[in-house]
Amino acid sequence: MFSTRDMPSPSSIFSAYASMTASIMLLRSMANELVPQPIRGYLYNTFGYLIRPRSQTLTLIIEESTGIARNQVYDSAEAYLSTRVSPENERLKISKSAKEKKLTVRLEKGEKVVDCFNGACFKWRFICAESEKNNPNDHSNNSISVRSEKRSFELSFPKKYKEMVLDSYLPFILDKAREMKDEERVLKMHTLNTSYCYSGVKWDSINLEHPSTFETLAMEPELKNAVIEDLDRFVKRKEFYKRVGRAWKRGYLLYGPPGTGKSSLIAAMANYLKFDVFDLELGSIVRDSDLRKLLLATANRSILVIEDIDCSVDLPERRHGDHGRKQADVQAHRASDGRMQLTLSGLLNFIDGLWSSCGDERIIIFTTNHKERLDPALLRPGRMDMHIHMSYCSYQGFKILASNYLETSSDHPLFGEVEGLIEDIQITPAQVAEELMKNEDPEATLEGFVKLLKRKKMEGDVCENSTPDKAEPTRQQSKRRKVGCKQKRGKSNSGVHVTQIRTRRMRGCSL
Ligand SMILES: Nc1ncnc2c1ncn2[C@@H]1O[C@H](COP(=O)(O)OP(=O)(O)OP(=O)(O)O)[C@@H](O)[C@H]1O
Ligand SMILES: [Mg+2]
Repeated sequence: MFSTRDMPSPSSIFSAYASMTASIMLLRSMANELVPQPIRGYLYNTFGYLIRPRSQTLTLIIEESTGIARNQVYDSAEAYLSTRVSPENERLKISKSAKEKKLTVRLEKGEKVVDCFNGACFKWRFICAESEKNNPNDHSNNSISVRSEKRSFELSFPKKYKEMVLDSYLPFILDKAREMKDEERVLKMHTLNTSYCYSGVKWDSINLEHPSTFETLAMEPELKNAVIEDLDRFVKRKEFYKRVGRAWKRGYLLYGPPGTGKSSLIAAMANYLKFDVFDLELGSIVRDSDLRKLLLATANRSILVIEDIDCSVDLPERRHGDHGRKQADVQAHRASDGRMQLTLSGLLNFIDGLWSSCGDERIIIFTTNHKERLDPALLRPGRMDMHIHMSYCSYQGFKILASNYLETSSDHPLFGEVEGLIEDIQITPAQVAEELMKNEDPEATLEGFVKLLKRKKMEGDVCENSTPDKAEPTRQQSKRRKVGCKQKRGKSNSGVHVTQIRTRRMRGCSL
């Protein structure tokens, strides 16, 4: 037990502290005299951590560039943090270029943002260090100094979140920034410009402002979902394509009568994926070297479209058997008018070979009104991954168009009549759309539309060749289907076959 008598008095504590401080100062001045500065610096740097208080905070420095290349983390953080500004911020930068759709907000020097993710909070600070240097290339006496700015972000957080930041938070920011960039992106439509007489054909681009989306497309919901799922799977499978040693590309064949939405579907796919479109009009290409150059000039994350493939290339192999298909390259073929034309097999071989291996995330789409006229080279396994049949308008399709054009829902009394008629009639979505635009009054428009359907039925414009059953997911199923309609179907096909489903099935079959 201690008694108050044993406890040191405040004056003795003070004198002990004073003598200890004096001893430390004495030791330090002796050390300063005895130990040279470089060694002292080394000792402090090596063992200093033992005497410095340990911080529980980790700060990451994210600089604008890493050498010559821009730092992707910096760019992503800059875009992401622009969505995280708060009323606490006092100074922000604002800008908009001619190409951008919205105003851009950026943090100003020294501004801070606190962002919470998965229950943890992260502090961000924007740093902009200005410096002035003499121009190293200017050797004159009165050289002008160059001002430069070194921009960076500081990201501070408790050390225990280090793994979370590196494994989840920063990847999340990279993804978010990419999404934002995609949203902002103005899609381009590249078409051929043949006016370059001496340097061959070139791509010219304009903004793609086609309003078609999957929401506005009149397609059977099952088919639409199948296409969307296929696209989603494709863009997610970078690693898969690498692992199995395949080029990261996907081919779609869209076939069906004019006005059934093939081009609209292409625009919807481009809008959905935010991919540019390259519209390759083969009829405008004379030399095979031009074709190669054009194909190699297409960008990653793009859709290469070849419309009406049955009309756009001469198909000598169909006349001369399999011989033509063996060629390994695009071959020029002289047509009756003396112009050089291209062979389909050559084009396909080039697309499968060099073109595929030179890029990533490529989609190629062929369209035709006559699938039965297509060369088997196009339909052979591995060429077109999905065959999509765009067919006449079904009741489901009509409902989508009516809701788009008339803003009416399916409880309108005339919808029942339309349902009873439309499945038996060959009417394309383009025709339906045209009818629905004729009048601003939904009532009068629907009455007119029902009259048109009745007239078509009377005139016998009935659906002779609507597809007898639904999606054609396998070869076996497509074979089975062909048994009943040999004359109308083409040769055996490959790929996943999907077709518009008409709710009440008719006799006959489609292409
Ligand atoms: N399935 C559809 N859904 C919505 N609108 C459609 C659909 N099909 C056609 N349309 C309308 O008809 C117009 C023409 O359609 P589109 O050009 O897509 O047909 P297509 O199948 O490409 O025809 P073609 O074989 O002649 O090239 C479109 O601009 C659109 O307004
Ligand atoms: Mg078209």
